Amino acid sequence: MTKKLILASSSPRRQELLQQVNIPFSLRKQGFDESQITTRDPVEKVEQLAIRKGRSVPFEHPDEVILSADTVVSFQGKIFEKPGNQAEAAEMMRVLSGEVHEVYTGVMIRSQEDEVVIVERTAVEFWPLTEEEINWYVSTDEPYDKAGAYGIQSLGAMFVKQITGDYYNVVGLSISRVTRELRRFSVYPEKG
Ligand SMILES: Cc1cn([C@H]2C[C@H](O)[C@@H](COP(=O)(O)OP(=O)(O)OP(=O)(O)O)O2)c(=O)[nH]c1=O
Repeated sequence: MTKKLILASSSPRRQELLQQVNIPFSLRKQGFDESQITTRDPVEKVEQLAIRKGRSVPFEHPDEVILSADTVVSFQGKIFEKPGNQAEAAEMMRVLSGEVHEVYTGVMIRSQEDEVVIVERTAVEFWPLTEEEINWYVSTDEPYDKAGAYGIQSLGAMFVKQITGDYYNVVGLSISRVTRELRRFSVYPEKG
């Protein structure tokens, strides 16, 4: 029997990626306070956050499958989440300029019978950025709801020299991997 996917994420990118591959879903808001997870290890961090976000959402029917996720940027032992203000966003861009950083997304998929947690890693290299570019970028709305203060899918594309790994993982959900896992939970793409 096909199960119903519940997306426990307010990220517009995750919603768009599921829509892109025709997987129907309903939204259910997750209510976990992210500041409670203090580990400095990026893999542990995204795993724990995906798990806590997922568990903060209750099942309402036995045929539901809940998907939750978390994305962070990691560079030289530091974790960059969403910047709190313009100065923080500019500082993140300065640190990432000309360097290779990692983007980790943790995903939890759970039904009442089973659960799985997956973590994907993508390496992203930035071109060296000028102060002018950084100041211009942080004056747009773009950095503030994104881990590492940039959106590879939007204006931030112009900073990216190359990536190694899944592009969609950087955007917030490794959609091919997730689609495969969801099949095991009896959640399938609809026909076009
Ligand atoms: C690096 C990068 C991140 N992001 C986004 C994906 C995530 O939405 C966001 C990281 O924040 P998250 O805390 O992972 O997600 P969220 O707060 O948007 O939503 P929720 O907690 O309800 O699931 O950064 C991009 O859109 N593009 C990028 O290039």
